[in-house]
Amino acid sequence: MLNPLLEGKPATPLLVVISGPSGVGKDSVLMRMRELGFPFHFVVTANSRPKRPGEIDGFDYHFVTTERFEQMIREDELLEWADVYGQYKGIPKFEVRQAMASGRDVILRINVDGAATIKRIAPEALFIFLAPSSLDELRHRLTLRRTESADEIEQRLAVAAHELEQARLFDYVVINHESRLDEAAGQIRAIIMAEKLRVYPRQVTL
Ligand SMILES: Nc1nc2c(ncn2[C@@H]2O[C@H](COP(=O)(O)OP(=O)(O)O)[C@@H](O)[C@H]2O)c(=O)[nH]1
Ligand SMILES: Nc1ncnc2c1ncn2[C@@H]1O[C@H](COP(=O)(O)OP(=O)(O)O)[C@@H](O)[C@H]1O
Repeated sequence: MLNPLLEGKPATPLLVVISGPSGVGKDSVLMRMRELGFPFHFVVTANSRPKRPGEIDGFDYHFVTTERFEQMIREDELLEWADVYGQYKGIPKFEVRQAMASGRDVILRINVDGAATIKRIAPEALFIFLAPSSLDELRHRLTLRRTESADEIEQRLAVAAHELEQARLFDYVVINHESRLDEAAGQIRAIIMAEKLRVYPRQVTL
């Protein structure tokens, strides 16, 4: 389909998947994009872990019990789900439908396995891989975040090495350099803008 811009209509909204290793800065970059006023609809995913101080239910995640999450799996309420470091994470179907109906670009923030699943379900989505400038920097970031033990950090770094190899499945790579969050946010915005200007834009059907 030709770009609706050619007929004076608004561009088709995109389904954007932002992924990358744990601790690379996905949440931080998305928060910065919100602060800078970039228009997008963030898909709030469901999570079975307890809420951390400062997190808001329905904004950062839908915090649910393990029992409720397992019910969501049984009742086919999730587009995709994964056991991520011992906690369930998943995308409620109603969230995505609501987001697609909003007319804004829809952003999904998920782990690398989840991105591979979405690639099978919606190959026309836009896949952006957020990467650290090095594994040492990733270690530093996970350490500063203080939400995991030393053992858990080492486990995440081992997984991250494999996840970096999965970058080849993505359309774009953005490096989240130390103290250069605005640059990463700006690059993601630039990618989204360029994609919306394609003569033949991506069209996702879910
Ligand atoms: N597959 C999948 N991954 C998700 C979903 N929601 C969040 N994630 C990812 O799960 C990973 C969890 O890593 P962690 O650092 O523990 O995230 P946190 O729980 O947000 O602190 C992150 O990479 C998230 O992007 C989801 O619905 N599905
Ligand atoms: N560009 C950056 N420079 C320095 N620290 C960063 C940067 N991006 C994120 N961080 C920090 O790294 C830690 C992990 O970021 P977070 O957004 O929680 O990662 P993710 O959502 O990918 O797991 C946080 O403490 C965050 O403040």
